[in-house]
Formats: sequence, C-alpha cells, structure tokens
Amino acid sequence: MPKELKPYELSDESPWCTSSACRTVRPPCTVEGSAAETAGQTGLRMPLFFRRKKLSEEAQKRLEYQLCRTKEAGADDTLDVSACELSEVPSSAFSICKVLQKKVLILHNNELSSLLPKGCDISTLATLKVLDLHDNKLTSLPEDIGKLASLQILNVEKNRLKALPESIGELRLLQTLNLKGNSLSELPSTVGSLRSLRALDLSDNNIVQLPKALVYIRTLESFTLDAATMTYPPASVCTEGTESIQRFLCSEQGEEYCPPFPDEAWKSKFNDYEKRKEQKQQEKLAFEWQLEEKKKQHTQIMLMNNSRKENILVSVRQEQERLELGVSQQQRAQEAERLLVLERVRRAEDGISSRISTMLMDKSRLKKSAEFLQAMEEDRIRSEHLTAITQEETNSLRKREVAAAMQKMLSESCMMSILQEASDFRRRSLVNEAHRSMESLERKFDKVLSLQVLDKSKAIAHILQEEEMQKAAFQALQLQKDAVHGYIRNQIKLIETELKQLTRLEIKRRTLDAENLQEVLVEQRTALSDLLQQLLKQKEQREQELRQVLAEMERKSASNQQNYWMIQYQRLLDAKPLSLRMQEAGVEKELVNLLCKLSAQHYLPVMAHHRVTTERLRHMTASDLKKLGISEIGIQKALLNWTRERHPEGAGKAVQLEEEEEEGEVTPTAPFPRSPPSPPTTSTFQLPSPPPHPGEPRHPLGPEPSGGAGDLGVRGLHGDRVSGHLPALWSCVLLPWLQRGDAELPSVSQQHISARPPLHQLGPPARILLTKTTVMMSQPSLLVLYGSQTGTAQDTAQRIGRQAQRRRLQVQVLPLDHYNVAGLISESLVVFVSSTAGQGDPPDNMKNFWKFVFRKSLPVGSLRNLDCAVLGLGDSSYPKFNFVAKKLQKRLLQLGASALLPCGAR
Ligand SMILES: Cc1cc2nc3c(=O)[nH]c(=O)nc-3n(C[C@H](O)[C@H](O)[C@H](O)COP(=O)(O)O)c2cc1C
Repeated sequence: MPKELKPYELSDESPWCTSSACRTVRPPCTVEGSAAETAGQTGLRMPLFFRRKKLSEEAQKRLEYQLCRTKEAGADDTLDVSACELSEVPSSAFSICKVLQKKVLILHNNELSSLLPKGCDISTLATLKVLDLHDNKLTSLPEDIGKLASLQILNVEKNRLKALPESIGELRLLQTLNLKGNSLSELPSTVGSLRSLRALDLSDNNIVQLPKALVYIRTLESFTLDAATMTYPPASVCTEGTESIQRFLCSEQGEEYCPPFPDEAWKSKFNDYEKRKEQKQQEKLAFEWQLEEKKKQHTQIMLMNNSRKENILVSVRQEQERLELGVSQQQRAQEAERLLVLERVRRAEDGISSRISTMLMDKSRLKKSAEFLQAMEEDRIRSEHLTAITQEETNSLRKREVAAAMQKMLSESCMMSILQEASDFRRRSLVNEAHRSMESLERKFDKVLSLQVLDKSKAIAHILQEEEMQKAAFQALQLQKDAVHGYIRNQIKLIETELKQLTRLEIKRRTLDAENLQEVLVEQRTALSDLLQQLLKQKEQREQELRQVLAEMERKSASNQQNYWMIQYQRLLDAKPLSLRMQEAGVEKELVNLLCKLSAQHYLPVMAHHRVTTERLRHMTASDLKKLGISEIGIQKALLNWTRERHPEGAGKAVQLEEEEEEGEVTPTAPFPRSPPSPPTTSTFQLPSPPPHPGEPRHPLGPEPSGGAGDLGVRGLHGDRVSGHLPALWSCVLLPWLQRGDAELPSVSQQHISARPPLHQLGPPARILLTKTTVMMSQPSLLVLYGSQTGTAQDTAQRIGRQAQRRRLQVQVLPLDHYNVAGLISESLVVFVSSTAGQGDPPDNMKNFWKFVFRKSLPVGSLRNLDCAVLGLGDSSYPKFNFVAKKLQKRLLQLGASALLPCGAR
C-alpha cells in the first residue's frame, strides 16, 4: 500500500528527497588555458551580440569537467550540469545526450529560463528517463515535452511555471511529477493521461481546483497539494489524503475507485536505481579524488623535474667550465712541454752537429794520416827502388871496372909485366874502394831502412793511438747517451758526497768528543790543582803554625822555666779531644770527623759559632758557606756533597716537594725506610731500605724481611698511592743504579775510570768529583714501558718519566706495544709499569708485547744485559692479584734479565 502523505510533507521514499540528484559535485581544478578550449569544444563560445551572464570561474570549471567526464569511456548514462550558473542549456549537452543516449539529465540549481535554446529540438532528449530541473527560473516547459516518451521522473520544483503544456499527458511512462514551488494555477486536463504517475506534488502553487481527469490516474500513490486552499475537491477531502481525493473524484465521475496497484517491482527497480546512482556518485568521487592526487603528483613531478633539470644544467655548466679550465691548463702545459722539447731538440741538434764536426775533423785527420802513410809507403818504395838501382849501378860499375882492368891488364900484360903489380895494387885498391863504397852504400841503405821502419812504427802507433782515441770518444758518447749510466753515475756521486759528508761529520764528532773529553779533563785537572793548592796552602799554614808554636816553646824553655816540657805534657794529657770540645760547642760528631778528614779543622769554630748542623747544611748552598767564611771551593763542595750523599732521601724529598707542588698530592715527608707500610692486602713488590753508606753498589736488591718495605702494588682505585713510593724507587733503585761508578759504564767513561784508583780509596771530595764527572760523561738514560687499561699505570709511568727529566736524565716513556721489542736485548735499564685487567689479562696496549715475550723460541739469556724494575698495579680483591706484573717479571728473569726489585707477594 502506498504511504499516505500529509499536505506539505514529502515522503522519505519520495524521489525528491534523494538528494543525490541535487548533490553538488565540486569539479577538480583544471589546468589553466584548457578552459576556453573546452568551452569552445562544448559550444560555449557565444556570439558577440548575445548578452549572456559570464560564468564564474568555478562554474565554468565545473561545467567543463562534467562535460568532459560524461564523454569519457565508462561514464554512466547521467549528464550532470547542475549548479553551473547556466542561463541556457549548452547545445553540446543536447548532442551529448543524443549521441551518448544519456538517460538522466540533471540541470538543477541553474538560472535556466527555458529548457530549449533556440535551434535545439526536444527530440534529442528522447532517451531521457529522468529530467531534473529544480531550482531554476523556468517560466514554461517546451510545448512538445510529450516527445520525451521515455521520461519517468520530471522535477521542476522551485521554478516560475505558470502553466503546463498540453502535451505533458503524452508522457505515458512518467511516474513522478514534482511541480512544487511554481506559479501554477491549474493543471491541463491531459494529466489524466499520465497512466503511470505514482507521485504528484502540487504544493506551493496557486492551484485550488483539480482536473476531473485525474480520476483516470489509477496508479497515483503519493499526491501532495496545499489542502487548506483547495476548493475542488474541498479542503476537507484534500486533507484526508490521496485516497480520499481519488475516491471523491471517482464518485464525482461515477467511476469506481480502485486503489493503486502496489508495484513492488517498480519500487525495487527504483531502489536499485537509487543504489546504482549512489554507487556511481561514490565512484565519481573516488575518481575525482584520484584525479586530484594524480594532478598533484604530476605537478610535484614537474617541479622536481624542473629543479632536477636546473641542477643538471648547473652541474653541466660547472663541469663544462671545469673542463674548459682543464683543457686550457692542459694546453698551456702542453705548450710549455712542447717548448721544452723543442729546446731540448735544439740542444741535441747542436750537440749532434758539434759531434759531427768533430767526427769530420777526425775523419780529415785520418785522411791526412792515410795520406801520410801513403807518402811513407811511396818513400819506402822509392828508397827500395833507389837501393836496387844503387846495387845495379855498383854491379855494373864493378863489372865495368873489372872489364877496364882486365882490358888494361890484357893490353898491358904483354907490354909491361912490371906494371902488373902496380895494376894489381891499383885493382886491389879499386876493389877495396868499391867495397868501401858498397859498404857505405849498404850502411846508408840500412840507415834509410831503419829510419823508414821507425817512421812506419811511429805512424802505426799514431794510428793506433788515434783509433784508441776514437774508441774512447765513441764510448764517452755512448755513456753520455746512456741515461741509466748517467743515473748510476749521479747516484755514485751522491753516495760519494754523502760518504764525504759522513766522514766530515765523523771527524767533526771525533774532534768534538775529544774536545769534550779534554774540557772535562781540564775541568777536572783545574779542580784537582785547586784542591792541591789548597792542601799545599793548608800544609804551609800548618807548618808555619807549628813552627810558631815550637819557637814559642823554645822561647819559654829558654826562659829557664823549670819542668816546662813536663808541664806541657801534663796540659796535653789534661786537654779534651778537639772533637769532644766541638761536640760540647754544638758541632755534630760526624761533621767534626768530616772536617778532620778534609783537614779543615780550622773551620770547626766557625761551624760551632754559627751552629751549623747536618740538617742545616742540607738546605745550604756554596754561597751560604762562603758567607760563613768557608771560602775554599773544594771544602764547600765536599761538605755539600757529603750532606747530599748522606741523606739521599733529602734530595728525594726536595724532588718530591717539587712534585707535590706540581701535582698537589700529599705524600709522606719521612724518609722512605721509615715510612709506614701500606695495607698488606695490596702489597706486591717490595723496596729495600737504602744501603748504609752512600756510593755503595746496591744492585741487585734482596727483599726486606719486614717492616721497612713499601709496596708498589696498589688498588686500582688508589693509583695515586704509587706516587708515595716513587721517591724510594729513585733513591733506592734507580739513582744508585745510574750512579754506579764501576765497570758497567760504557765507552769513553769506562776507559777514564779504569785509569783511576777505586772510589773507596779516594778521599771524599775527589770521590764525589769523580762520580759526578762519570755520571755527566756517560749521560745515563732510562726507558719506562707501561701497560695500562684505564690510565693509572700510564700516569705512574709518566710520573717516573717527569722525575727523570727533573734529574736531567734522558728518558723515554712508551706503551709496551709502541716499543720496538727487538731493541730490548740492547737496553740496560728498563722500568716496566703494568696493571692487570680482566681476569689476570694484560692491558690492551701491551698484548702484542705479551705475545712476543712469551714466545718459546726466545733464547734463554738473551736479556742478560738488562736490569729491570717491574712495578705492578692491581687489586687484591681479584683472585689473580697483580698477575701480569708477576708473570712478566718471572719471564724477564727467565730470559736472563736482572730484577732491581724483588717480587714480594706471590
Ligand atoms: C675489569 C677489571 C679487571 C681487573 N682485574 C684485575 C685482576 O685480575 N687482578 C688484579 O690484581 N687487578 C685487577 N684489576 C684492578 C686494576 O689492575 C687496577 O684498578 C689498576 O690500578 C688499573 O690500572 P690501569 O688504569 O693502568 O689499567 C682489574 C680492574 C678492572 C677494572
């Protein structure tokens, strides 16, 4: 059954409330420039004379968008150009509807005054099923609206319609007709032909009478009108609803009332349609959203592309500039190189031409020598020829002479036999002459020959010499050409110069060494001669004093004093020893002894007068002593050195005080042996008390039985306690080691020392002087190596280093892994400071050293030259207390090193 409607009410199911048709869909922004184009395409280009309200930008965009969208493939059969501020329907909308067979045309919320623009035919909309024109300015509907044969829903709510065309009755399929909010005063009687009409809204019009033909609409379910103003049917009927109106009209027409056939199929179809519409709207929204997103992405990509393009352009430009710069630089370099090469080629050409000229000269020289040889040869041939001719001549002469002689003999033999002898004689003399001439000729020939041979050998030697020279020249040329040879020559030259420099340096060093030694010797000699002079002076003084005493005695004895010697003897016996007297006067016994040893007893009264004690002496300098009247330098030095030697802890204290100033630490001021022992739990290595006499060797040291030991193994948290024991390390271990005056000192000092008597045989001043000289000359050095995980052991090692520097010692402080461990065999004194990390593990910065030193392949005894002190930092609360230091010391001893400190706790 259709739902009964009250006047002025719209059913929820009413097609009018399906606001989807009225929903405003915002078009996405379109790219500028395409709007006009699209408007042109869609027939929005208006003639010049035609006055038309200009669309707002938004409306135009929306129109373009909707027109475009509806043409897209897959678009639904709806054309929605609502809310586009249209005063006229664009002709393109008609063509779209026609071509694309649109079924829904939505034109609401525009400013349309008529549905059809001029020249447009309503039949183009023949496929429409829904036509929504609400909220426009329509004053009339097209006369031939009946041509919309498929139309099912017509919404013309809120327009200005005054009348409906007659042809409306031809809309046989029209199911919903909304005429609400118009200016209608009557309905055409043809409405009775709307056989499918189910909903009719006539409210907000001027209608007071209904046409009787309405009775033929048997399908009417929803009929809305202004019941109160109705005259026909009367208001009372109208207020009762659709059925009573229909009944009234039926009864008026004499027709039987038939309620409208409930068309469930139609309802479901309508619902389906609504659903589909809703779905399409959703899809549309999603599509629009996607489109929006894509556009955003597109613009972003465009922007990115632009910036990237710009970047690329900039980089390309920069690259190009760089390339151009590089090319120009390269060109310049090439030009310079070319010039260089040209210069070299020119020089080479010069060299070659000079060489060619020398070769040409050589050649001409050779030619000359060849010519000379040829001439010689010719000479030789000529002389040979001459010799042959001479022989022939000699022979012919001889023959001729013999013939003449024979002729003469024969002619005269018969006539004169007496002349025979004469002729014989003559013949013999002639023969002799011929012989002689022959001999002289032969000698001459020999001479010429020997001369020729000589010349020849000379020429040959000359040629050979020339040849040698050429060979040498060629070799020189070859060598010059050979760059490698040149390089080697240069290297040899360099090495030679280096060697020369080294030799010069060596010579210089030797002279310097000698000078240093000489200086030291001169210094020592002057000190000794000073000492000698003082002694001589003292001796003279003493002798003079004695002489005076003797003279006085003599005088007194001469004055006949009876028993004079007896009285003197008794006085001597009664007199207290000088030392006793001085002690009574306040001078310490040891000081008195010292002065006596130095033969400086005459200063005892001075000491007594000024109440000089050993304690005071420790704080005095040479100038202080001079002010007291002790002017002899030797005695001053001896006194001061004796005090320092006797109280080394005093010196230690001085250094310690310096340290306290520097580091702000509180350390015990009492000398080391008397310092209270540290807590026994942390004791590891013990230091002995200093030896009883200064200068005595203290190496190696044995463990102190008890009481007087200071520990160097301390809790990691109290690393500063180590500093309290460092003075002891210095005074008991390091200083005695460094000041050992005996065999262990190397090189120059060793020779020097061996020439003197042992220290203990010398008097104190000389001993002190020599010890000092020895220490100065040997320049002792100290190596401190440490292994530290968190820095405590490192601090200790560096502190030892600073203390050594204050004592003017050469010192090197290094983490164990930074030290070249191979050098350990040549070290003589090393202090190792190591903590224990982990569970008895070595600290990280000595792990390599650790690995190396425990290699089994290390020969035992390889560290026999090494004296070492191993200081361990650990915490006794760990089961492996000070493990690393202990193990290290053990291993060093295994390898032959000597320990200056014993291992106390095990
Ligand atoms: C993690 C750790 C492990 C330690 N293991 C031991 C140990 O096994 N034996 C020991 O005597 N001390 C051990 N100690 C104490 C350190 O050796 C001690 O604090 C030392 O002063 C640290 O010196 P460093 O700062 O030079 O490494 C250990 C300390 C730490 C923090």
